Amino acid sequence: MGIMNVRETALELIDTVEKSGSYSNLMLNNAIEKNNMSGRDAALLTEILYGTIQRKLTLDFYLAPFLKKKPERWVNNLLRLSLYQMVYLDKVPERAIIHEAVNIAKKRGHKGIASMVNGVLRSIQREGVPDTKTIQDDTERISIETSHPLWLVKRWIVAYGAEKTEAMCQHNLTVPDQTVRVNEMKMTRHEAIEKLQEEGFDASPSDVSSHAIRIAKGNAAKSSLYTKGIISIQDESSMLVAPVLGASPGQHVLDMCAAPGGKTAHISELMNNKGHIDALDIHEHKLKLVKQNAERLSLSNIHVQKKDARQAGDIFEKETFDAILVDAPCSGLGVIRRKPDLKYAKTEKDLENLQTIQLNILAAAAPLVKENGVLVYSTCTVDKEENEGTVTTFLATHPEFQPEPLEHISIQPKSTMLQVFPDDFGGDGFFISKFRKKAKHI
Ligand SMILES: C[S@@+](CC[C@H](N)C(=O)[O-])C[C@H]1O[C@@H](n2cnc3c(N)ncnc32)[C@H](O)[C@@H]1O
Repeated sequence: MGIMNVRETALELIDTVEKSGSYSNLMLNNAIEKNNMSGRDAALLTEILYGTIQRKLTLDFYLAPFLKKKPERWVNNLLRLSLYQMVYLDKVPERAIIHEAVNIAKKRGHKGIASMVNGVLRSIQREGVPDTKTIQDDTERISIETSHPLWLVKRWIVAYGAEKTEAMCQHNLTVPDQTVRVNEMKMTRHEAIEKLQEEGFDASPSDVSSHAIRIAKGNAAKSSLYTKGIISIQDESSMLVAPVLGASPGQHVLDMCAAPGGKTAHISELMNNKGHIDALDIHEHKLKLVKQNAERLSLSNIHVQKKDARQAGDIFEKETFDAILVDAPCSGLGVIRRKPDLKYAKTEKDLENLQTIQLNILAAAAPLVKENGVLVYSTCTVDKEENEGTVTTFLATHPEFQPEPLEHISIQPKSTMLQVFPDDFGGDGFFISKFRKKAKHI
């Protein structure tokens, strides 16, 4: 595929993301497969697609003084992706970027559009982009410089302060390292690192989880260890959850929102594949992934069932489980680096709706926990109200539970709630809280 086609594909994808709200990561994988792209083309497409979406608000700020009126959507996106390359990529000369943008504009539109695109990009080339430091208001400046919606920056500043918010927003523009989890039933972490290094991966141990390996170069999904079910691709923050649950071999565990099964498999590995794990998810097609994962890792104690977790009481007796995990559907604001379109798609109203769903799932889980059993609530989001608010409301309405310190992890939170920020150690933003059901005679 020629370089021109990569940019046309990027434009098509960016346009569809904006029009339909589809997730860019899913569409990107499809486009790479459908067009049978080489590694180089796929890397450039990924860079342009993610980069342009990631920096959308900054690019719009840069473009604004050069536009007399807002162009139609695809033209606006063509300008954004061309400017992204001009400002952030140094691989391609600016005149080549402009030349290609003009050709795409001619092909998709007409001569008039091509001449407008040419005029705007050449003016920017001549005059340079405006300086974000001229923005007086700090909240607005952070929003524009880091391309996060103003409501979100405001909300994070109120919850976590301006300095933390800016650091987090800046970090959300970086590319995450890949981390993998070692199935230590099959191989030690030390041996796995050696094997990965032999296969050419830049692999090193993580300080965050004793099961984790950081991969600085290469895609470990292509390693022999992955095929043999010795490693799984999982973010380091996600790897903190299963140890907190503290399930031991032989216990009966329920994973209420299990797909695609990363944490279910981790729990099973920590239980030495003994005992019984029931894994629920509301989506049948996603449960296939849980099954595939379990098979690849040779884990036979995972039993999947399609079920809305809010109705789990229909299929399980009260006080059945030693431990229950609610890895809840959430706003996902901790994974903006991986899903850049998410920050523009979410609204404050969404956060409220998600909290209601989470509280309903927790309420359904509560009666199913045995006396002295544990309930862990986790999300991959950074939002005080959604996370801490859910915990506070749950505990206020379920006095039979008490908060429990988080053990078996390297990070010691100040309270019983752990909020991991994406800039803390480079893992996803994550939240974990653990509750224990009181014994009745107390
Ligand atoms: C954060 S993801 C879980 C990730 C999973 N625990 C892992 O580690 O791979 C949340 C999951 O909840 C599922 N879900 C959403 N609403 C649900 C509900 N009412 N009952 C059960 N599952 C639900 C979604 O389909 C999604 O797979």
